[in-house]
Amino acid sequence: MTYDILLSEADIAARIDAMAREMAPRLTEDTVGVCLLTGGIWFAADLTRALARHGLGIGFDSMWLSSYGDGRQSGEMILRADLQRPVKGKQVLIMDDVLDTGASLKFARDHLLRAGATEVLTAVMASKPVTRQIEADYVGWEAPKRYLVGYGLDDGGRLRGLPFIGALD
Ligand SMILES: O=P(O)(O)OC[C@H]1O[C@H](OP(=O)(O)OP(=O)(O)O)[C@H](O)[C@@H]1O
Ligand SMILES: Nc1nc2[nH]cnc2c(=O)[nH]1
Repeated sequence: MTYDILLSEADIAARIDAMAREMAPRLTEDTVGVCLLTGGIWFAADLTRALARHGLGIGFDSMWLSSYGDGRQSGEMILRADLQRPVKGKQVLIMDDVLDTGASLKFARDHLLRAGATEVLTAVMASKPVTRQIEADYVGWEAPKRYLVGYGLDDGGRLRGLPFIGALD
């Protein structure tokens, strides 16, 4: 398998620290971070630890969403697992690896607002240059329009554990 390395491990760490510093004043200890599984795990783990280094211990929950399956095109959105705890009356921070068509982020945001969240903020590690209905409040990296792998991003379930972000095409 060959891929180009686009964003190194050190660059990812620096960008996440900058995001945490920027968003920390807007969050409180009552904020619930919501990781979009599966790809968001790596980013959510690093972002919540960066926030903790900036003095903020936010809550943590997850939603398991899937729309790409093993392909490279967005398809039917499946909510495989919902939140563990209610978010009614809470400020929520969605954390995901990539913003592409925006279908996943929009689905998650609408779902959380319906569940009674008072405010839904959104943070993604990578954002691709695509016209869409939703943008993220916090973006770690403006990515090219290529098929990304690593740091949570998979190719048919593989390559998520690469510590950097690469591109296959
Ligand atoms: O902006 P979009 O076009 O919706 O693409 C972004 C979503 O695509 C991936 O999820 P996927 O459905 O592949 O599930 P995964 O998290 O298991 O990889 C990724 O983790 C994002 O959640
Ligand atoms: N692995 C991977 N999943 C995605 N989901 C939406 N865009 C991408 C991408 O570029 N790579």
